[in-house]
Amino acid sequence: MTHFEAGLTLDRVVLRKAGDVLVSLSATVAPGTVLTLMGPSGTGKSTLLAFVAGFLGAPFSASGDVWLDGRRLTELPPAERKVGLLFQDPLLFPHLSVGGNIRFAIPAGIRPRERDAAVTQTLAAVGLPGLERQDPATLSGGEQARVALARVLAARPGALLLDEPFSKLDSALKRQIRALVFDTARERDLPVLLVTHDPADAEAAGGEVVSLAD
Ligand SMILES: Nc1ncnc2c1ncn2[C@@H]1O[C@H](COP(=O)(O)OP(=O)(O)OP(=O)(O)O)[C@@H](O)[C@H]1O
Repeated sequence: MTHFEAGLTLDRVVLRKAGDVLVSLSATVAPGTVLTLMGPSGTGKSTLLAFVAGFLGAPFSASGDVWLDGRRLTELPPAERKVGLLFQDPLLFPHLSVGGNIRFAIPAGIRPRERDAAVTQTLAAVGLPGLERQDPATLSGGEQARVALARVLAARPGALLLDEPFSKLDSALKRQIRALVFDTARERDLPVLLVTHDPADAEAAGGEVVSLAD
């Protein structure tokens, strides 16, 4: 079967751990919308994101397909899938400046001047204009979360995979960063898979919620 439609499609995806079925799911995430994955700890939410990103290894096995904007991702290596990942921790490279962190993610084949422009534009898009030379260690948690988002966007992803990216932020900050991420996804027509334990995240996401069961 082929999926020519825009967005992210999980087509009869079955994930097994040591032979036992962990996740069984078909779903479509339209561009600019969020599919929220909830459910108890250990039900395979992070494993599903790893499958979509192409990082799934032993003891897991998978069947089914992932499609993004009509491209079958299932057999592609992670770097060719064009999916952006955000985790609980911003995971910035400490030995690189803020600009260096973002520059690192820009795809190969782009000229230096365009790279500089992309870094400047991406920092502005996440509300941190002019911070190119800053050391990431001097940034607040909220600023680090923004740089992490900028780094993901600089790679020009076709979809976002979010693994509890707001869970370590205090409540005011959480609302801010969450709105920034969802607004950005909507503006750029990116389908989003969100893993969370917080019903407020699901509500803010505004899309479909799938609960993975024990
Ligand atoms: N590398 C691994 N090797 C073996 N088992 C693993 C590995 N990673 C995860 N697991 C197991 O696979 C199952 C699914 O884990 P997963 O992290 O996907 O769950 P989750 O729903 O994301 O949980 P949580 O909500 O706690 O993050 C769990 O039983 C977990 O212990």
